[in-house]
Amino acid sequence: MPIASPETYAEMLDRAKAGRYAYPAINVTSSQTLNAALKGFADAESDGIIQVSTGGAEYLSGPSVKDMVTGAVAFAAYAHEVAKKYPVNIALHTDHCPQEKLDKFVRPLMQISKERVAAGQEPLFQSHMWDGSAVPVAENLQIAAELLDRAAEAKIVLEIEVGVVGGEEDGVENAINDKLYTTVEDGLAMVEALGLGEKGRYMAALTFGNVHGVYKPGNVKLRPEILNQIQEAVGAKYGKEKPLSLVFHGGSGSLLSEIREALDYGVVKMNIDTDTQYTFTRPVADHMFRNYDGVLKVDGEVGNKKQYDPRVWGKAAEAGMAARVAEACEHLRSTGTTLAK
Ligand SMILES: O=C(CO)COP(=O)(O)O
Ligand SMILES: O=C[C@H](O)COP(=O)(O)O
Ligand SMILES: [Zn+2]
Ligand SMILES: [Zn+2]
Repeated sequence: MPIASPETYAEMLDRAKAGRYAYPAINVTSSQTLNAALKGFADAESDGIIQVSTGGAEYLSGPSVKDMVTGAVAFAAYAHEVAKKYPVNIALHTDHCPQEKLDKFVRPLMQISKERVAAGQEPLFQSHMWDGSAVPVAENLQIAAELLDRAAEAKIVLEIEVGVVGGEEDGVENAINDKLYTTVEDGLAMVEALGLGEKGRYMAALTFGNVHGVYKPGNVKLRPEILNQIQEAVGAKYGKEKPLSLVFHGGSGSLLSEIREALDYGVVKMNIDTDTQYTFTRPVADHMFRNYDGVLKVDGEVGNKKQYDPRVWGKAAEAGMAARVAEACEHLRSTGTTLAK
């Protein structure tokens, strides 16, 4: 299928909310990880979201170029082409963008989509994230309101973050503490500033103890009931049931029970990076350890081209990651739900 149109993406998100399921949003950093994610979604007969972080976009542009917009545009061009060969809908998204990177990442990318839409084409990306969690809430929401206008013009969905996601983000470590839980008050302020869809469509990463990365049991305390409290408070004030579309960050390593509870409270997108990174790399490590003599030129030998060809270990890596993506669809109940059937 072609990359999801704004209408298809809107329908994907609406159906997920109504059906209490969510889409895995898989971080990718290369054509290999993109192809693995596509295969995982297709195997699960699930539509899905594939995203790049600022660091991922920079990496995609090449080691001496290091330009986030170049990398994101190149990734999107490649994805728009290869996605046509899979029988599911895929939306492209950009992950956490802090204030100091807005002018170097999200704003220029939105401008490209605005020009495409003005020329009768579809936007390049279907959604972008503004992560204002490092600035005071009032300023976060003021910037969000401005970006929501621009996003709506370009037929793009905006994702925002209210509250803080712990763990590593963009190389910066956020402590695991009380700030990881969005308050009802901040949820209400968000709706005051951004409305409930009439100013443009947005998704909210309200935080309930989410942490990037995988930790030993007991270190992360997720409290999905916070999402329910905010949905109820906003719902009571505006007379709507479950009015918000929510995003679950730090999906890796979460318990199935926590994931399922969050789905009941309106999560429609769950980000997964660390677990898919591991399932990509694990088979490569296995290949290298098993084929030590082939991948290295040991003791003056010539190695084995069939074992060090990047396609050989690349296929194993892609299979490992695709299986984890399909498993995420099961966890999020999106298996078999593709609108493309
Ligand atoms: O939230 C994420 C990306 O924004 C992914 O988090 P994990 O790496 O914990 O899966
Ligand atoms: O921010 C969280 C994502 O896991 C992205 O990670 P990254 O910045 O290392 O690409
Ligand atoms: Zn953040
Ligand atoms: Zn995140």
